[in-house]
Order: sequence, then C-alpha cells, then structure tokens
Amino acid sequence: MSNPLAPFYYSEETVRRFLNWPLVIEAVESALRAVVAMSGSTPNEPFVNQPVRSFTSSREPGQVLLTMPAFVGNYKLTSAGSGGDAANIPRSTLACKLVTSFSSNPQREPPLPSINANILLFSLETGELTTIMAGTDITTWRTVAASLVATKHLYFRRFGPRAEREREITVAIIGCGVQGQMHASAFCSQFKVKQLNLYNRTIAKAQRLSEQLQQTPGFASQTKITVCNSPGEAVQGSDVICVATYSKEPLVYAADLRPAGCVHINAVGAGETHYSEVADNVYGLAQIYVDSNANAQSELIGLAAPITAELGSVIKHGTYPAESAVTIFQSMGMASEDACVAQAVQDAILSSGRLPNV
Ligand SMILES: NC(=O)C1=CN([C@@H]2O[C@H](COP(=O)(O)OP(=O)(O)OC[C@H]3O[C@@H](n4cnc5c(N)ncnc54)[C@H](O)[C@@H]3O)[C@@H](O)[C@H]2O)C=CC1
Ligand SMILES: O=C(O)C1=NCCCC1
Repeated sequence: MSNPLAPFYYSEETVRRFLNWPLVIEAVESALRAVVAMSGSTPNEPFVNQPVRSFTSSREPGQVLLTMPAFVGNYKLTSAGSGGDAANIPRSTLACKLVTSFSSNPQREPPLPSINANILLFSLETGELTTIMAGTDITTWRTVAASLVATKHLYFRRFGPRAEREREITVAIIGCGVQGQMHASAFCSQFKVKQLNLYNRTIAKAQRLSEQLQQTPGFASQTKITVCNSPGEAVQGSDVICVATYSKEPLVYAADLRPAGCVHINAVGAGETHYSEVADNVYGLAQIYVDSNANAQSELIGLAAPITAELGSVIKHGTYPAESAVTIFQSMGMASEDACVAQAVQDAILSSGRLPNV
C-alpha cells in the first residue's frame, strides 16, 4: 500500500533531538561489523552491499558531491527505541546519502558548514523513497562514533577489557572545525581524558573551543586543556591523536610521536587524498586499519603501506594490537554507517510518537 504522506521529511533540528552516543555508537558498530561480511556469505549474519561511492567535482577545486548508497541486511538495533522483543528482530535498510564537501564554506559570511548531507531511505518492499532525513549532524556524529569505536578496540583493548573506563589518556585534536569540535567533546565525555591538546591553523579557533568546552555543563573537570601553537606540540606526549582538516601536507610526523610507541591515530580528514594529514614515516611504522577494504582499494590509491585489517574484523574477532603498537584508523566514512544511524534515528523518532514531516 503506498503511503500518501511519503516521502517523510525529518529536519536537522528533529534529527538532532534524537542523536545520542549509545544510539549512534551501536549503529556504527553494527555497520562496521556487517561490512566484514559481503552478501550471502553466512545466512542470517549481518552483511553490507556497498558499492564504491562516486565523487562529482563541482565548479571550483575543493567542491565535491558524493553519492553514497548502501544496503545493510540482518543487523540488530537495541538502543533506538526498538527495545524489548523488537530489538531481537533483524533489521535491513536500503539507503543513499548525498553529501557535499565545500571546504571554503566556513569562510563565507555568514559561515556555513563544509559538509552538508541528506540521507534517503527506501521501502524494502517497493523500492519507493519513504524518507528524506537531514544528514549533516548524522555525518558528524557517525564519523566521531567511528573514531570512538576505533579508539576503544585499537587502543584501549590492548590493556584489557575495562581499560576504556579506567585508563587516563592524553588526546590531541588537530583541526578544530566541526569534526574536531565534536571529537574533543565526545572523547572527553566517553573516556577519561586527563589532558586535551588542541591545535588549529587559526589558533583563535582552538582557543574558542577550549573556552566552549570549559563552559559546557558536565565537562570533565579533571581534563586540563592546552591550546598548542603547532601540530607537533599537540602530538607530543599524546596517547590518542585525532586529525580532521583539509590539509594536503602532513601534520603528524613520526618524530613527534611518543618514542615508546603505544599511540593511536584517528585520521579523519580528506585533503586531496585521505592520507595526506599523516606523514609517510608514520604510515611506515604503523599498523593501518580501515573502515572498509573495498573503499580503501578505490580511495587509498598511492598509500605506500599495507593495510592490516578492517576495524570490524578486530571488533568481531578480538584481534587487538600489541601494547606498544602505533595504530592508524584511516576513516573514510561509509554509506552503511549513515544507513544504520538514519534507521536508528527514524526508529527512535517513530517510537517517541512524533509526527513526521517536521
Ligand atoms: N572520514 C569521514 O567519514 C569524514 C571525513 N570528513 C573530513 O574531515 C575533515 C574536516 O571536516 P569538518 O570538520 O567538517 O571541516 P571544517 O571546515 O569544519 O574544519 C576543517 C578544519 O581544518 C582546518 N584546516 C583546513 N585546511 C587546513 C590546512 N591546509 N592545514 C591545517 N588546517 C586546515 C581549518 O582551520 C578547520 O578548522 C574534512 O577533510 C572532511 O572532508 C568529514 C566528514 C566525514
Ligand atoms: O563519509 C562522508 O560522509 C564523507 N567522507 C569524506 C569527506 C566528505 C564526507
């Protein structure tokens, strides 16, 4: 039966009310696990059909449209308002994110985000478009969630099953734009961050973030924040480094890493290539993990170092790195993450009784 109101539209404001870390982390972890299995490999197991995304350049350099389709089959969501028996019923989602990256948007007057996205959800019965969901906040949250999940499994789990709750860490944030700001607040709320080093090309932006964090109700008072004058200063002594800029030149060099290793890097940003923010000599000594091998094959061309594994396979099999390793989570971003988070948000909205088209 076709829906007379379709497609439903959920605005950024509505989506924002339903985003929280348990919901987004669970959905992103589901996508990361599911991507390890391709269609039909094991019956009833979660799996992903995720063709390589397309990049369409627009008028100027630094302006690009990405189309990101995915089908995620047989996965479960427990924290999205589908609690009780419904939580045990396998879900499947057919979705496509349309996202633009216009890197000079923050310099506009008034400033706009560099990343703007919408996520389309389709009926599994008829293929009709059922929902259009604003996807800019989802993109930020799911990318930060991927870094949180990577840090838990590639860094903390080296030290045992409870380390993410007990171990104190120093975190460097390089790039204090939309991604950097949310990485900073999420890492401080989800882990025990004793020292937070902030660096941004325009130092005033890092300064502003420091002030905002300190004014945030509930911001961990045990976190000392330092605004750094160079990326090297931020990296030195850090256990976990998150780098999210448009830089085409390396910002993280081996000489600045702790000499004994034991460092994890979330490489989030994309200049011309995904791997431009981290120097070759760091890739040369690190173990490199990716969200998707298939995406890595098409988007990490030229990376002169082997990929160790998909993050989802570490989560599934518990194959954690050695304590002293330097690890990189090369985050490219996956359509399946967007699909699972959008589904979880839609479930939460519907179970709250909220009307669509708001
Ligand atoms: N891996 C993933 O899934 C995703 C990756 N991204 C990427 O993350 C990066 C950051 O995105 P947003 O925070 O939304 O952008 P933004 O524009 O809000 O922030 C970018 C920050 O990087 C800094 N920056 C820009 N160019 C630089 C350079 N050449 N050297 C040093 N710093 C520089 C700016 O000062 C700014 O603070 C982008 O490359 C974006 O494409 C965004 C979304 C998802
Ligand atoms: O996954 C995404 O969404 C993006 N990835 C790379 C940069 C643009 C947005």
